[in-house]
Amino acid sequence: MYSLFWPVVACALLTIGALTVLRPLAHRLGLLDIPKGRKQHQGKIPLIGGLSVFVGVSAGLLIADSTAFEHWAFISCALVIVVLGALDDALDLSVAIRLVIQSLVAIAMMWLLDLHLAHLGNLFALGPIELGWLGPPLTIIAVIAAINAFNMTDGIDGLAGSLSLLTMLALTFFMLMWGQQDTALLPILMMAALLPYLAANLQCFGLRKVFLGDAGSMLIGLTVIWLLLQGSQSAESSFRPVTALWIIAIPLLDMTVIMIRRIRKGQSPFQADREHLHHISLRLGLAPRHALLFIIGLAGVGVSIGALAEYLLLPELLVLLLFLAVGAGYYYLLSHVWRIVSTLRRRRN
Ligand SMILES: CC(=O)N[C@H]1[C@@H](OP(=O)(O)OP(=O)(O)OC/C=C(\C)CC/C=C(\C)CC/C=C(\C)CC/C=C(\C)CC/C=C(\C)CC/C=C(/C)CC/C=C(/C)CC/C=C(\C)CC/C=C(\C)CC/C=C(\C)CCC=C(C)C)O[C@H](CO)[C@@H](O)[C@@H]1O
Ligand SMILES: O=c1ccn([C@@H]2O[C@H](COP(=O)(O)O)[C@@H](O)[C@H]2O)c(=O)[nH]1
Ligand SMILES: [Mg+2]
Repeated sequence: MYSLFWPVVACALLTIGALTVLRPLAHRLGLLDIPKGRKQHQGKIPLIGGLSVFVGVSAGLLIADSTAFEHWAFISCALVIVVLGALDDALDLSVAIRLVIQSLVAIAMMWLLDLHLAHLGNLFALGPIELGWLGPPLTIIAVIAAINAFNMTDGIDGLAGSLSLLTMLALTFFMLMWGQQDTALLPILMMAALLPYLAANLQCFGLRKVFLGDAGSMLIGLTVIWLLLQGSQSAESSFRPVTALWIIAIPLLDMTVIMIRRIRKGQSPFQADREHLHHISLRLGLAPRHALLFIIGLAGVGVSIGALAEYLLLPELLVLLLFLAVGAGYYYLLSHVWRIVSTLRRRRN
């Protein structure tokens, strides 16, 4: 196992350093988030959180082992995503360009490390369901889905940072418990970088606010799917593929359900709006910090169900059906939320 002390310390310190150095450069780089339309924050906020996390994590990986091909492969793919996200933050790129580059990164990931969705696990207790030639296209879809699911959570202070912190904590736990100690380095470094970012994002200790930007939320999504594939698809896997769904339950459900709802309303599924779980929580009257705690609480329940199902080795089909049932319930609740709220209010009066 890698020695963790210096990589983690360097990662945290370099993230703090990058947050400090990049803040005054944000204006010149065009990386300021200016409130308008659906962007309802106060003031011009530097979009430098993601770049800083990237600097810290890359340094941590190289300090741990600069000869590891796997580390260079991750840094290269992450660099492409971070540059794409930063260009999008500064220039608003088209959806097509973003999807093409994200697909190319998925292909690079498969080509460099053979990291892909090869099987869905032992869903029918007849042995692993091998995907064969379907694996690579499904991997591209999973990479695009994870990147965009985490991007979509980045709509209120602290949410994308805390959800990814929880996901990284869960992945570290699974990997340390079930035999992938070396693989756990990446989620541990992500946590070391995300903590200083979150402190700034939530303005703790008098720090000034920064956002992740699409560079950061897309970097998180890429790292998550990278680790889900390493954790569930390699020879010494730490968890079963179906558990991956629970580890990212809230971002995955939010994205899937919002896309279904947009299509049913006759809109493009890729049309940005303020109908995500965090927006609805605010409109229900929760203060931003309460909405944050509420959603993190839900995500914590999801991760705990995944961990318990893994620990008890519940049948994979049952765990998948439970996830789909929760997804259907969530879809129903969100589609009827205002009717439910007004009925409850009428009954109370
Ligand atoms: C557009 C938008 O919303 N914008 C936001 C955002 O604004 P921002 O400005 O930042 O961004 P932009 O607007 O500029 O937009 C950026 C994005 C784009 C334009 C591109 C959009 C792209 C997408 C939305 C992605 C498209 C998604 C797909 C193509 C595919 C969908 C795929 C899945 C859902 C599955 C993915 C799975 C994984 C990721 C995990 C896989 C990994 C494993 C190891 C597990 C595999 C093992 C298994 C056993 C799984 C097997 C599974 C099955 C076969 C069973 C089926 C299960 C599933 C498919 C899982 C999903 C099921 C459910 C969830 C259940 C649901 C059930 C019911 C409903 C009944 O942010 C702003 C701020 O917030 C915001 O305002 C703005 O709107
Ligand atoms: O920490 C955060 C992150 C985001 N927001 C708000 O969400 C939008 C999201 O921007 P996108 O360009 O759609 O990614 C951002 O402009 C902020 O208004 C936030 O308040 N806090
Ligand atoms: Mg975004």
